[in-house]
Amino acid sequence: MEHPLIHVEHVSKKFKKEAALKDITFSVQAGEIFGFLGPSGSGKTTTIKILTGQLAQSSGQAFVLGNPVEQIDESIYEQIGIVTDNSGLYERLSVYHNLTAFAKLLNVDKKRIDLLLTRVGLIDDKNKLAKDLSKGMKQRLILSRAMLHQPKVLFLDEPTSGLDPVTTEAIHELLLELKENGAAIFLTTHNMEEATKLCDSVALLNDGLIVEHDSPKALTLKYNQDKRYQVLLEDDQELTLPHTAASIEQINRWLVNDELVTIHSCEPNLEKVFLEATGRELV
Ligand SMILES: Nc1ncnc2c1ncn2[C@@H]1O[C@H](COP(=O)(O)OP(=O)(O)OP(=O)(O)O)[C@@H](O)[C@H]1O
Repeated sequence: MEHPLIHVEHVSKKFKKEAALKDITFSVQAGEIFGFLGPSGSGKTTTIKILTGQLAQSSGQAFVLGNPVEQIDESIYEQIGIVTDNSGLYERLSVYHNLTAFAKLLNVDKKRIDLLLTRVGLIDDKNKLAKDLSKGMKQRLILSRAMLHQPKVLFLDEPTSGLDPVTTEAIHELLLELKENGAAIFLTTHNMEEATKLCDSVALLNDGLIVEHDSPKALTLKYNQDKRYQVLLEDDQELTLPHTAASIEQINRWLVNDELVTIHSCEPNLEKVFLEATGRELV
């Protein structure tokens, strides 16, 4: 296996006496979207801060692009992108000039600016000042800025929270493109649908501990103990059947008689997996 672009080994973080992260370990490879899922206060932002050199861990080791996080300096920002609450914008500059400032710093062709602004739906607002943007527009500008230089590693703290479905979809497409180009994407989200759709693997974080770590599909199958099937019949009846020999026979009869319109297995979603694994709700 190639060297991971993000590697975290037994990292813990204490704030005074309170443990915010307890011995967490994971890796993110090139071309992987990794979802970090957990309720408020579980340690997601703390992890991003450690990985981006804004906060020191109390113990353990972490590496980004092969560099120990303790050694992160400005030069790494040419290769990584960060989207967090505190990703500041130049409030008095326009949308466009916020991006040209970064394009210059990061040696990016200015043509990419218009392309990105179009993709995130900000092209008609390119001359607006950052201070006059709505929250969602600011978020889109911060995202464009983080993706401007097609970073090898991208950290996103709740990237689509508060965005409308159309913009969210556009952002998802951009993230999938970056992934296709080999970026490692670390994403925190409360949104389980987003995680299921985008992430190759997810870690469920509860009180600073990773309680599960696998692909969304593997996790939903693992927690699918009470197997059931949902069927829709020709006469509009909708039924949920347990996984028993009698049900299978019944389903077979419907099939033979051409009475079955749809059939689905009922795996739990990630929200239910989280509840099962931790005994608490995700949000
Ligand atoms: N600078 C700090 N000083 C003291 N405690 C802190 C500090 N930063 C975070 N914490 C604590 O660490 C824990 C984890 O916080 P963190 O911000 O990482 O959570 P989170 O999962 O990102 O939550 P949210 O989804 O609400 O952003 C919380 O108990 C928080 O109070």
